[in-house]
Amino acid sequence: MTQAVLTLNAGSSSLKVSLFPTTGDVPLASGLADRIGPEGTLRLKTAAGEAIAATGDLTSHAGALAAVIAGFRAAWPDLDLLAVGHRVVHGGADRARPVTVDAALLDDLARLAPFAPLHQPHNLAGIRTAMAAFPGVPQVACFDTAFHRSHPWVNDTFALPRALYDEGVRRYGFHGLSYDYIAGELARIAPHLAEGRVVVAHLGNGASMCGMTGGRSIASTMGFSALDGLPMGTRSGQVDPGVLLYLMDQKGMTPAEISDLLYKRSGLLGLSGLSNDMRELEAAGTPEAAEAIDYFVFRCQREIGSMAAAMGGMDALIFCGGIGENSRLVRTRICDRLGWMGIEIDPGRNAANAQVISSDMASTTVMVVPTNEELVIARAARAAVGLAEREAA
Ligand SMILES: Nc1ncnc2c1ncn2[C@@H]1O[C@H](COP(=O)(O)OP(=O)(O)O)[C@@H](O)[C@H]1O
Ligand SMILES: CC(=O)OP(=O)(O)O
Ligand SMILES: [Mg+2]
Repeated sequence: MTQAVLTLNAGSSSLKVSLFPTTGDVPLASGLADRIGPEGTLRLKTAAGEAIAATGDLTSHAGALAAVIAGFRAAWPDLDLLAVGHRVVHGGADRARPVTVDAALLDDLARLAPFAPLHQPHNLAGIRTAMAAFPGVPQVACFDTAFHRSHPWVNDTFALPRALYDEGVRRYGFHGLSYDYIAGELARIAPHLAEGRVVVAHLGNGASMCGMTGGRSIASTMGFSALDGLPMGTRSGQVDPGVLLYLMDQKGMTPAEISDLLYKRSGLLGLSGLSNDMRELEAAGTPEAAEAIDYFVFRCQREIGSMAAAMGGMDALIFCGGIGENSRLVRTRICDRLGWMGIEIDPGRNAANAQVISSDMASTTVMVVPTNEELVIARAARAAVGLAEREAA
């Protein structure tokens, strides 16, 4: 009998899956369905790197999940799945920890879908598909918003009439599973920094920053939706709300058209006219691609200053996410103009993707810490079915 917990992390265009044993940090297998749509791909592999055969309909998140489940069942015919943990982007104003799913919760979470239209519907489809595939197996929802429930009120609100705050128009913050993981890792690898003021830059296809003091979220660049703050692969990041009024009043755009513009046609893709993918932009060499990177870098610099101001200073800057963990160019460019904040990159360490990439002379430590949202989900799924978690020492 192979006892395991399954984790699902449905991103905007991807589905990351991992099968974890009942203890430990290393999954038995993991996989990625990428570019879900007409050009979808699926790769599953064991911890040892052996490919697990899996094919199916990769045009939707639900189809990709069915293919994953069939692949794992073929590889482990004696699979005994104890729980399934799900990344759910929006948990609402009050949920600060993972919850075992029931019908009422699903209804509640579906009501939050308009707040996160690129994510929440995929997350909930994942839960429904897993419920059908594994009847009776507990499904555990882990929220991206949960980590930010510690925001002070000034960082939780907009200067709008209070009734809007009361009905849920607030700054929720996202990428919380990633920040939760980084907070835990930092406490393990650099406890003196974890106690201080840390800016974490989660730079992936979705991108945000979190200002943490003593491991708790004080501020984040994402707000009411996963649109605010930094520019992203296809999302605009912060825009003057007056632009939206102009688009509606003067250009007659409908809410659906504006939503499509802001979520799917803006960001790196909109500025470059070429791609949402940082790797492609770095390789492209066109003036528009260079300007898209310039804007990304500039906004990261601005927001680092903003996060530091919200915390009254900064002791460390941590890069994570696909861009933060891999792009030496973007890390160097962001840090280039932050000398005034005590930041200085060591080029050799940066080129080597070392854990600490700042120079010994710098007063602010800069680190690259690969994030692991899956492990945070697996730990929550284990805890929900009473499997005691022994944290890695
Ligand atoms: N070696 C690299 N150099 C530059 N960018 C990279 C590299 N590897 C991955 N990326 C970028 O990381 C982004 C995807 O990040 P990821 O965190 O995987 O996304 P998601 O938000 O979908 O989980 C893409 O823009 C990709 O180009
Ligand atoms: C909340 C969010 O932006 O998520 P992702 O990075 O997976 O798109
Ligand atoms: Mg992501």
